[in-house]
Amino acid sequence: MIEIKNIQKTFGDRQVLAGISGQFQQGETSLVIGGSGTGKSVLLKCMIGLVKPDEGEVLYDGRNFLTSHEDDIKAIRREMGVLFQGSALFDSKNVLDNVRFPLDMLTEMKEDEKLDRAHAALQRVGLENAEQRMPSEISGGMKKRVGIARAIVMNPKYLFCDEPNSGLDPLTSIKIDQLIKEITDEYKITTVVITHDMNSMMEIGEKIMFLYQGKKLWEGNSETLPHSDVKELNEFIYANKLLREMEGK
Ligand SMILES: Nc1ncnc2c1ncn2[C@@H]1O[C@H](COP(=O)(O)OP(=O)(O)OP(=O)(O)O)[C@@H](O)[C@H]1O
Repeated sequence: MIEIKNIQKTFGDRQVLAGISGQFQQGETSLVIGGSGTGKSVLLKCMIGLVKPDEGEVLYDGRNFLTSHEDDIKAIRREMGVLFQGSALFDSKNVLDNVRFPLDMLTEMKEDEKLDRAHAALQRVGLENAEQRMPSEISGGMKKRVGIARAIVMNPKYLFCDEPNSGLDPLTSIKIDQLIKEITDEYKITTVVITHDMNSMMEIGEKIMFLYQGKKLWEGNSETLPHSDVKELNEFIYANKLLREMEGK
């Protein structure tokens, strides 16, 4: 489980996170939703150590990520997998080398073991036949799969996905969502997904946290989402639905 307590962050005179608390359970896909600029990415960055919050705590199965000894923080970092927006693949490396990159950087594993792990991760995401291809030769959906394979190659306990559906068509988005959910169930990962995709909320929202202007205004799941009495959330859902209808999705 990941627990966040009273996370606050201000840039200049703009408070972006105004004290966010919540829990993300093991084996569950938790979504953080909200409009543009509400602080979702900054919250994720605070959780993975890319941004230091001004106040608050981030606990990984009880271990304090912000105040622990440097070695303990490193150990927690090794237990995280991250799927960045836009997949963040190395254009000059083929699919296999992209996936094995964390093993090369962070472990002393033997070559055989690295290859076994990378092959297994690629097989899990259905890309065993694309190992030698370059990122420029594969589709957006395949790139996301490579990003997921790279995120799981270290067998993470915690998985973070920032807008995994950005740039994908609706059908591919659903497949990527399903893959993230299956992997979360299968390996009992604590998964946090940032999204503003309505399909994702309805399909994989086992737990949903709604942010608005740096505050958590609502928490629930895909079943309770349509019945909220929070005005800002209802407006967000309505705008989302309207937009999808206009786009013909
Ligand atoms: N390093 C930074 N320095 C200054 N301001 C920042 C920094 N990072 C983020 N912000 C600001 O914090 C606010 C929240 O940004 P954030 O990226 O978390 O939004 P978001 O909810 O993820 O939006 P989106 O859905 O558009 O990605 C924005 O106004 C952004 O400009």
